[in-house]
Amino acid sequence: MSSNSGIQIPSRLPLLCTHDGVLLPGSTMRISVDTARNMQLVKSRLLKGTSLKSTIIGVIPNTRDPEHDSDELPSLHRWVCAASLLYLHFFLLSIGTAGLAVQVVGSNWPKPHYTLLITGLCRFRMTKLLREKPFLVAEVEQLDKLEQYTEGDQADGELGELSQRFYQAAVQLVGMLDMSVPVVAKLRRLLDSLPKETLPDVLASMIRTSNKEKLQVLDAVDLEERFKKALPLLTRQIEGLKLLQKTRKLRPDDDKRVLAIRKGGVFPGRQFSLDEEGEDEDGDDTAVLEKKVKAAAMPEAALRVCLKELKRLKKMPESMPEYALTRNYLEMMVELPWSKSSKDCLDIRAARVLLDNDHYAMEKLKRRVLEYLAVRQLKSTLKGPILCFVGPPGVGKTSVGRSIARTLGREFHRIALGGVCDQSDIRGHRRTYVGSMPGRIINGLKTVGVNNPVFLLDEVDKLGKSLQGDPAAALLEVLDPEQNHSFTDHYLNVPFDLSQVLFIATANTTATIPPALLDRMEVLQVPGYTQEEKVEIAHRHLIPHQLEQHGLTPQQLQIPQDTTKDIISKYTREAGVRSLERKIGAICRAVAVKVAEGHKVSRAESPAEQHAENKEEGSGITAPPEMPIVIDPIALKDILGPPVFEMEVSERLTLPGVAIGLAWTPMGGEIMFVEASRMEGEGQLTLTGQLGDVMKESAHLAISWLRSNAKTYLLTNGSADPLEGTDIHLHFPAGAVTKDGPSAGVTIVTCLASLLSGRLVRSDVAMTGEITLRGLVLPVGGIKDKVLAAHRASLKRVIIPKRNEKDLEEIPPHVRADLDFVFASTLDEVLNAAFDGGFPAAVSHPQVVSKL
Ligand SMILES: Nc1ncnc2c1ncn2[C@@H]1O[C@H](COP(=O)(O)OP(=O)(O)OP(=O)(O)O)[C@@H](O)[C@H]1O
Repeated sequence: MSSNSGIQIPSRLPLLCTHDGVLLPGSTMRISVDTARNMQLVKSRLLKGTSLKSTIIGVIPNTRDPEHDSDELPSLHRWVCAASLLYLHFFLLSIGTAGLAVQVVGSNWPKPHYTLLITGLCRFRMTKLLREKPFLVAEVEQLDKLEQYTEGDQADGELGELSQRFYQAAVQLVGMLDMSVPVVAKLRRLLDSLPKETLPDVLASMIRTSNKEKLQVLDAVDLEERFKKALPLLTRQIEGLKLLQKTRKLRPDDDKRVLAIRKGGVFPGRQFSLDEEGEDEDGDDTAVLEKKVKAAAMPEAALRVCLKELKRLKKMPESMPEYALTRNYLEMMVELPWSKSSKDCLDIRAARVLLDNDHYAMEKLKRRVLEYLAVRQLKSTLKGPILCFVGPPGVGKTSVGRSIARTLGREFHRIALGGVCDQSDIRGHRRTYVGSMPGRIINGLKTVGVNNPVFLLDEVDKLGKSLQGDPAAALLEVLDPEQNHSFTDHYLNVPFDLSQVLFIATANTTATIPPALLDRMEVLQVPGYTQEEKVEIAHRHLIPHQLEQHGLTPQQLQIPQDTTKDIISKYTREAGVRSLERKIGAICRAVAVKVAEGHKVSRAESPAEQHAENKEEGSGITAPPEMPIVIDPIALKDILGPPVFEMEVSERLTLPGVAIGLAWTPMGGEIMFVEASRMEGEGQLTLTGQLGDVMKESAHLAISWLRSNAKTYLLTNGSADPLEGTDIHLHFPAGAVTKDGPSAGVTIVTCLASLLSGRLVRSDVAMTGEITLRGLVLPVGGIKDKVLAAHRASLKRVIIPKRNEKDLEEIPPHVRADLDFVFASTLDEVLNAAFDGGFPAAVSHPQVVSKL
């Protein structure tokens, strides 16, 4: 290249042996360095050296896989291929390219290595190997005396003719490309400005050539020979392009692909990056970027930062790693919806209809959502509370969030927070990190393209914590209406106004949400559904949805209400409807097979049809294909298998020492059997079933209360203390699930009272309540879910603390009507309600009155 013409390479060069390809003078190449010797060279020459001279190294192509094609290699390089430590002297007389290391990038992944960006300067021949360790150093003889090329234009004879032919071929090649592509225009200009003698090297490195061909060009020290070697390669490329253009004529739609091939195939990489003219394309690009920055309508502060970055970008060489970082940053900035918002189309009446259509039941939740929307309609700049829907899985929290977005006519984006344990996930990484990117909030805004979407922060209770910070703390700023107008993502490093975003959070329990975060949200409990509600949801939403998903119609499949009830009670045990939906999906799949096979009604689907079918069978007629498949209990068993859950309550209450408690879990309410047994011993209490401390204390309280009241209830067993000479074992199935909380107190007392008295607890009664040492019953939480669980289990009587009476309002009337509620304020009342015929005390029990 003309600019290199004055370069005189040092007479001693460190050598880099590479397998990556062949570096030709005038081209730029990335070389990966991972062998010990080469790494040492990089460390002690390139990274420590300070002068320009220290960045010049000799690159010896060690070429391709010797196993495959060493035979075909030119003889000189076959020697080199075989080179190992023992045969280093074979390097002698080998030809390499002196190169200027323009960039060194180090990485430890997947193993320690450097990547060098090297520009070839000129050929050299090794004359003497001076040193082998720690890296190779050799005495070299510079071969391309670059100055000689300046007379190239006047060269005559065969060389002159060859160079002219080569130049013309090169011009022809470029002429076949699209001049509107900046890199092509640049190449065209280069052809005229470069000395003709450099063209074989420059073009051979650009066009599609194998390493072997490049080696042949490299080995051609004689200029005439070099032209002769490179010309056929150029001609081949021209022919290839001609073929490509023919194909393009045949298939005009493939224009884009051809262009892409030209860009990436004919001129692989950006090998002109070191030329002064390299600015052109960047100039265009940065101009486009600048226009976009100005059109992005960003706030003053952001605009200032962008313009500053743009200025830096213009000055940066494209090969700098920071170039890509800055560019990505600017592209991110222009894509953000700084002032682009969608128009709210809120009509409360329509919203009510839409919410009702999308979701059955959930009255309380829908009422609160409508209130919220109504206030928004009246005051659009509302800095409203953040709603947080809390409830068991599958009760429709996420889908209500989606409906809210729809009623508002806003974009919806769900951010799953489960398992997120790095605060950079929320706030982004600082741009100094490799691979830095914005957090999920900013990314979400980029995805939706407007600044007022509905963001659903799913599973906020499952945020984790780690050494990388606490993501919950990062969410505090996002969710605080007073602060989030200037939310600063670490990547952007300028504030973004989140005040228009409507945040809705969902969680299964509030227990694991950090208090500061919980405090910023308005919690709306979404309790589980009753069996009747589930049946309605199934028929209004789940079945039609599943039919559609499976390509079936109601004319092909019918699921009667009784079947749905059976699915709910015998195949699912859940507060929500997700597993119910799955079971309906399984039925649809089974029916889809039948329908696809060209359904013949093989079994009667209802008694009436059975009758009809019997008749048909008799007369040899199959059912008409348009007859729906109705899922009756037998079909249900065929498809879903035998029932998974049987009613086990009555079976398990056939012995004294068993009582049913009601527990609340993030999955909804559940019934829980408490079992006790006694054996000879020394009055010890054993507790099993993974109990927490509070629950263990409840058990001790219960024992103490029973011991102190043993005489009153005739539990003494002859001696004063019922536990004398007796050990008691108390177990809470299922043993693998951790349990805690005080609400099992009354159940433990009842269970032990049954054990000590030898009387059976009523099999249709369940209870919940905290106890005190004096025998009072204190209120507990989760009453609605617990009562629904008792109802699901077909229990008849529920004993709850008196002060929880008000919570019954939340329970649907038909459930209330099915159950007999006993409101207890003392343990005496609990025992009387739990045993058939009461649990009479021998002496009248002193009246304890709760003052709590
Ligand atoms: N009341 C309802 N009416 C109609 N469909 C419902 C209702 N409740 C739940 N669904 C349906 O149940 C499915 C599960 O709901 P969704 O994913 O919203 O549950 P979720 O409460 O967010 O659960 P998780 O806590 O596991 O995320 C959805 O297909 C939803 O449409």
